Amino acid sequence: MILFENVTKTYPKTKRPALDGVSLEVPRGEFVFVVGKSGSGKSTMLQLVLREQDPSQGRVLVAGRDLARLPDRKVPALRREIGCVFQDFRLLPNKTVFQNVAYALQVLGSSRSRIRQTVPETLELVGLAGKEKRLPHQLSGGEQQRVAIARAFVNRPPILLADEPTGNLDPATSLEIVQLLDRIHRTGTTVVMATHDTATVDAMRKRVIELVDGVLIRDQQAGEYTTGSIPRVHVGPDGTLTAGVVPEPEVPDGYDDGLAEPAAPASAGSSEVGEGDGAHEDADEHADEDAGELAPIGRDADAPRERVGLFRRRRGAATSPATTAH
Ligand SMILES: Nc1ncnc2c1ncn2[C@@H]1O[C@H](COP(=O)(O)OP(=O)(O)OP(=O)(O)O)[C@@H](O)[C@H]1O
Repeated sequence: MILFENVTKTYPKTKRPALDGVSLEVPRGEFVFVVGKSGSGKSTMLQLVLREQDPSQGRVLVAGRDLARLPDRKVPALRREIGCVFQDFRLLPNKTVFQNVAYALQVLGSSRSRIRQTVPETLELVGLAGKEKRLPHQLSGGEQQRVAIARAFVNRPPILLADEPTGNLDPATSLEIVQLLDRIHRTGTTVVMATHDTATVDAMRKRVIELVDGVLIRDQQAGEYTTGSIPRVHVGPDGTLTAGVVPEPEVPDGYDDGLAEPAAPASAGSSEVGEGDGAHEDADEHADEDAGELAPIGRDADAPRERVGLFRRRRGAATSPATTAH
């Protein structure tokens, strides 16, 4: 499904390649984590799959297509086959949950009837049934990421790329989000997730690709990899250096995740939901693809709350809302 053949990417005016001679194959329907410290080339790898960047050397093939030979006019079609999820959610702040997800279909010219059917199905799938009329700020971070995943998956793309999707979430919510991605994967979707989230990687027991300074240094099949098994140098209190396995720090009980207490429930009817609003009636009437054996993901309906902080560092905030449809 995704093939890198000796791919090197050197950005203009940089000396060191962001990716250096990377070869790998991700077969159709696989779930793979891409790990590595900041700057190791994870995002660059995902951007090459989307043809947002071109390799300096080597070839990238997606679904059998050599992206270097793909005419520019066919790039939007390629990107329609690839859903994207980001660390910072990138939701449209003034649109409801329903409208955020519907928008991804509207830009593809989907019909109102398809939108009316597919959006609620997808929101149920990601555990957001009943929250269609909320605005993003009335959702927790985990719920916002669920909206983003629904938006990325509403068109049932065969590939889902996730770039640090848990980077702004607490550990428990992170695991829920990755489990949701795993459910999507089990419908047959190829999922590639770049992450620093070692605890989640260890918990999921998937294939793991590790980059160091743009070089692929390990590619371990599902179940063979735990980040905790990587030898590290530990600096003791007296300054002595010890090589050995250093456990990940555990999050203590009662850790303040920076989120405010639940606020009073917002009026669910406070904004009109334009189901299919703006959709083209004359466009795509194709039946939905079967979502597979997916069951809706249960998650207790909690009160909407205002986000006042973030658990972890927030990378460069989005300067403009983006959708998964390019
Ligand atoms: N548009 C760009 N122009 C120049 N250099 C870039 C560009 N994008 C990334 N780089 C450089 O390429 C290298 C790899 O960056 P990349 O964003 O792919 O790493 P990453 O592993 O995704 O990092 P992070 O986890 O912080 O997102 C870094 O040295 C970065 O500075």
